[in-house]
Amino acid sequence: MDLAPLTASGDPRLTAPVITTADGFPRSVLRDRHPELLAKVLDGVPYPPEVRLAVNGLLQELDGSILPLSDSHADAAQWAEWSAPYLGKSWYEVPFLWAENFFYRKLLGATGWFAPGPWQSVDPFGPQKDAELAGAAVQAELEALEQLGSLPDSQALDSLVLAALWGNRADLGFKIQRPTGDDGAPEVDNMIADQRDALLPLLTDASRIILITDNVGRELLPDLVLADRLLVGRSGVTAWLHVKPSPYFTSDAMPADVLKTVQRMVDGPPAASEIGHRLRNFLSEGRLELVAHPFYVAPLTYDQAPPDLQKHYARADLTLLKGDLNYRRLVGDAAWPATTPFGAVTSYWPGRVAALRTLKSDVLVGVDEERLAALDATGEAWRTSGRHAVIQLK
Ligand SMILES: O=P(O)(O)OC[C@@]1(O)O[C@H](CO)[C@@H](O)[C@@H]1O
Repeated sequence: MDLAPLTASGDPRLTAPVITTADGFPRSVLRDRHPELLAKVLDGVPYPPEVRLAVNGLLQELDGSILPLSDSHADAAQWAEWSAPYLGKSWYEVPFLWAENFFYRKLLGATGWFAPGPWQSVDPFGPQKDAELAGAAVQAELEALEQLGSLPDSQALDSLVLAALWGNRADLGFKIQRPTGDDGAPEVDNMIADQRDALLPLLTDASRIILITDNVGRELLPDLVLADRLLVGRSGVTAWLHVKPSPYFTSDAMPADVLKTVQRMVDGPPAASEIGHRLRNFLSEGRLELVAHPFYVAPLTYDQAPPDLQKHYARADLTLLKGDLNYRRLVGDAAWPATTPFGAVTSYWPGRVAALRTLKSDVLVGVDEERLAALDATGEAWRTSGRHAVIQLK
């Protein structure tokens, strides 16, 4: 396939082939996960016949060739430009990152998310997100916060970083394929790169911190508790919580999800409630700011971030970047040899950045050769199982 190599590092000498939907894990996402996801959407929201028809049209399109957007929302012209090289091709011969993004954008168009009318701004993934937030797993995490107060500061911060990391394991899209997925205790042994020793002091010293969030529920909750920990008692610190401006990859957090989660904390057990009240105050005081930039739902990698975001990242002491998709966008959705240094492919980042990610796709850098050989020798699908994780810092 004739695809230009991707340069994620800003260094034209450092390139790797773009990952496409032609085979392997990406193909299975399109073939298995996306149809299931569409069925869940139609199951969860009682959309009217015309919306159901449009969503089923998208399902059928997945077996044929890629069609242009059929709506004329403000981003349509930009999407026409991004899509031009791929229209008319099969969904199974295009870059994975672009295909997933276009799929989600098309789904939003089909459900009436953009168009003035009764279904505008109705989150197609809302019922799944709400069920997660109301569920037993989130309740157990809220209760576990009672123990946080008894930990020494450094240990509490370490635990929260690990909770934020492993919270990434359970995104709803992932669970669609692994409904019985065991989401047990953090498995530190399964960390294949762990730069916490360097990260924790940075977190303690930083006064401008960006947290680029990923999923709601069991992931956003520890993210918010971590944000509270960084702000509480430290009046000089400001944190920015970057979220998606529209529904994305099933369970990604938007501003409304942050507010719902904070409210769930306020209404929860005493320690959670105290943190929830504090977060409300941090939001009202402007010490915790929400950012929902359109770049976060674009089919682009971080080296293509617009100047306003680049400036924002540059001014931060540290950016924490959560999850698998953000990792793919950070290092480039490309088949790097996994031993490629993390610093080399992220050298374009205008500041310090740390990735907290459980592995749910093939992309990986920064692993030493021995560890790689041992993992490959297991014969398991360790890159996509969600059972392994990295904390990497540039
Ligand atoms: O970013 P997240 O929530 O950690 O993961 C997103 C994800 O589930 O979606 C993609 C497949 O649809 C994969 O990259 C990844 O496994």
